[in-house]
Amino acid sequence: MNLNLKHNTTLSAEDLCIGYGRGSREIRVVEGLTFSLQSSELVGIVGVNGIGKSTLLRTLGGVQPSLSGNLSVNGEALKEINQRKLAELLSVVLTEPTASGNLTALELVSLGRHPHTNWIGSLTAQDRKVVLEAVEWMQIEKLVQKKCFELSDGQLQRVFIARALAQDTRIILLDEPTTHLDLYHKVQILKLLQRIAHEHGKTILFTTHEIELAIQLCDKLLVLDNEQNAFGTPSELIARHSFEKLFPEDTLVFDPRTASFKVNK
Ligand SMILES: Nc1ncnc2c1ncn2[C@@H]1O[C@H](COP(=O)(O)OP(=O)(O)OP(=O)(O)O)[C@@H](O)[C@H]1O
Repeated sequence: MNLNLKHNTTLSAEDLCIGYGRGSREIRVVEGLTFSLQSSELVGIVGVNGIGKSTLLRTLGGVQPSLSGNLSVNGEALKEINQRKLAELLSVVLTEPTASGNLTALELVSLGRHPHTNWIGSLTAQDRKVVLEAVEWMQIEKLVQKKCFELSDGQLQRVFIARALAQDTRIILLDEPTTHLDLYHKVQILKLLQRIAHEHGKTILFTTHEIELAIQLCDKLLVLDNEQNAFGTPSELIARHSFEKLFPEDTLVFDPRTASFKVNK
């Protein structure tokens, strides 16, 4: 079956191998990944440090090439899509933001409109409306006139997410969007991403170490472990014992009844 024929499949990977280098210097980080994402889904990628979450996100976003396998966006092979068109389909927020210190938060969010603006890059009334909506969604109204270098890591993270929302793409990829946030703001952002996915028909995929929150809030999860690399709804994955082997059980034990990890004392 060609998964891409499903009208609401936005992003799909088939027998995907991700990694670095070429030829004898090739480093295969994860192999044999097959999954497809639909619109209106919030999907988390979890797994231990160094397993390949960021590598996968960058590969799906076209930031680095895959080693083999097929990747498609809206039914079209990713490698056939030019950068400008890709920016209309998909936005990516990475962990190491590019230099943006001297811009105000509002200017940075406005850059999200870049793929949609004319050749001079001027914003229309509609562009400004979308930018202000993104600012409201991320509740950064009080920050918009501040320079990015004046913002805390957590505030800056919200500004970068707002930029991705302003880009207004069907697919949004976020690398560890909750890293610098306190527990309240982590939950707040994830609930907001869930609402945006559900109410605006977007596919939102993010990497995270917040496995318990992801189990509670995501529609689906990809559990990278370099064995099963299981993909499914949180309850399917709990039933398949996909979380049990993530960490050594002499340290952390997953309790399927509460969907949480307990320290093995
Ligand atoms: N530019 C690179 N060249 C070669 N190998 C790399 C490169 N970047 C990352 N790697 C390797 O790829 C593997 C996966 O790294 P990646 O950053 O994707 O993991 P991660 O799951 O996101 O980790 P973390 O949870 O620590 O952020 C690691 O072994 C890492 O050392």
